[in-house]
Amino acid sequence: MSGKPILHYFNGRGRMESVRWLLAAAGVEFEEKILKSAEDFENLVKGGNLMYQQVPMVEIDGLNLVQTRAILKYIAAKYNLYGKDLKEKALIDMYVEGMRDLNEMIMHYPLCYPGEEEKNLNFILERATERFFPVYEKALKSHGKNYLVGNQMSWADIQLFEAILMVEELKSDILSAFPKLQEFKARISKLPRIQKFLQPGSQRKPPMDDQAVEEATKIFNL
Ligand SMILES: N[C@@H](CCC(=O)N[C@@H](CS[C@H](CC=O)c1ccccc1)C(=O)NCC(=O)O)C(=O)O
Repeated sequence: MSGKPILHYFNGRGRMESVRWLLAAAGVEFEEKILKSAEDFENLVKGGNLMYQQVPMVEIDGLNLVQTRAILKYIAAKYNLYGKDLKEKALIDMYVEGMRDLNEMIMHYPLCYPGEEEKNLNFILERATERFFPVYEKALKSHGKNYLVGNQMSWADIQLFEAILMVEELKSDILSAFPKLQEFKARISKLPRIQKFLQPGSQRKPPMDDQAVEEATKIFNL
């Protein structure tokens, strides 16, 4: 028993990528059990350790955690990335839930119906620039610290950094109207644990390509 958390998911970002980011930011090494086929997934379901017969599932501290938000909250709390009091926790939740709304759109974009790509892309970029990024730009400006909440890194910062990189993959100059977010990205990029996760060969997954979509479709019978 290595004692490291074990992540059960397919070989793609999907819902598990935010968990990978949070563990990496916490400096926690983790193992991955990659589902490669529908049979792998069926066997995992038959093993009885998936409360809702779904993944992501993370084995940690003797628990089989499922439901992505529950997994993220557990990790954030365990590694002191969830604020110092109830108010900071609530602010972190509000920021994170907004980012997860954006994340959900981006996550499902590769799975969209043929012919809907441009419409979905434009919607993601419009929401990112008109609804979500302005919130975090204003927060960084008014809070006047290096981080979104309090004066130390939290789950909210990691989720924002992940969201920025994913939206930039869709439109590289997306931060042109957000100077504070540009500074934030540059600052977080320099943290050793983040730099390590950004290195090629890390457990960070690439954007979902056609092969990954085909694999997820087969594994989860989409
Ligand atoms: N509330 C839960 C939901 C968890 C969940 O939907 N898990 C799915 C695989 S991930 C998904 C597959 C397509 O939708 C995907 C894969 C790629 C990109 C985005 C999503 C699953 O297990 N599907 C089998 C089944 O539902 O029988 C949570 O937040 O954790």
